[in-house]
Amino acid sequence: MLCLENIRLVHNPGTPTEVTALDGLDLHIPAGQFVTVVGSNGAGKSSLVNVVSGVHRPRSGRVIIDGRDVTRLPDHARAAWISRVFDNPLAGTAPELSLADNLALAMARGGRRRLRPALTRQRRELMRAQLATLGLGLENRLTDPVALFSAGQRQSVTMLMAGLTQPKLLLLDEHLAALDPRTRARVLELTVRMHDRLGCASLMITHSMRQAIDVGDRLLVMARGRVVFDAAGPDKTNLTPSDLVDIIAGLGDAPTDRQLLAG
Ligand SMILES: Nc1ncnc2c1ncn2[C@@H]1O[C@H](COP(=O)(O)OP(=O)(O)OP(=O)(O)O)[C@@H](O)[C@H]1O
Repeated sequence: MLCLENIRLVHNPGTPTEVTALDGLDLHIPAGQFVTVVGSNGAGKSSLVNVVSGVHRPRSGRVIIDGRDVTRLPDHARAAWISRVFDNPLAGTAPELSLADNLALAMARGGRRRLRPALTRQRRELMRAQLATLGLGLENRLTDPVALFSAGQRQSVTMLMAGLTQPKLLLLDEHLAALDPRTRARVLELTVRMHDRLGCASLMITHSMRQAIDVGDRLLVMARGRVVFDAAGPDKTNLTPSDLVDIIAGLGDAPTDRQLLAG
């Protein structure tokens, strides 16, 4: 499904601040696989997501999604395949628009559906049914501006919107980081449910060692722009957070206090 071949990404090339963010990265993620990614600050995790989504174009290497070479396609041209959820719960929705309008825009994204049918009575019923699965009572607030919602409610809506385009690839960039523990657990459950329903490939960046071990099928550790540890099955589930911290520390990339506290 997702194939990265020998990706090299260099920021500010030829200047004193030149930095190699991805350094010959190879990665293959088949459809249906849920992959968690950990690593120290600056290891290249967000750079990986930015190269896959098309925000950054690599200096060399190829990005292949669903068998198609998309290396030269800009991010908007990849929207039909990819949904991305950011760490900022306020980033994924338009605050001044109503909940219904946000959902209609998400349905229109990727070009599968037009806005007008999305606002018919039937479409609103579909929206209500989808919102009811969140268990937050938002199905009764379709006309409210999203600005009135809490961070957790907005991130839950963003997750719902991410699934509406039937993406082949779900990119989750620390999407649980800003949520309180109860909301985090609920959005995580929603994430896993959505991944299973879509049958897509998912890539979740996290600073929580516990989450990285407990969630998904495969765990990657990144350091200095490469994948340096790759575990699945019992090799993954038998890991402990302290094993992971040791792996990261052994790479010379000292784990941050945040990683240690995240458990
Ligand atoms: N837009 C940019 N301009 C210059 N350097 C950048 C840019 N984005 C990232 N970098 C550098 O690239 C390297 C990898 O950064 P990246 O954000 O991918 O790391 P990360 O693993 O996501 O870190 P964190 O856990 O702190 O979010 C770092 O050295 C970072 O300073």
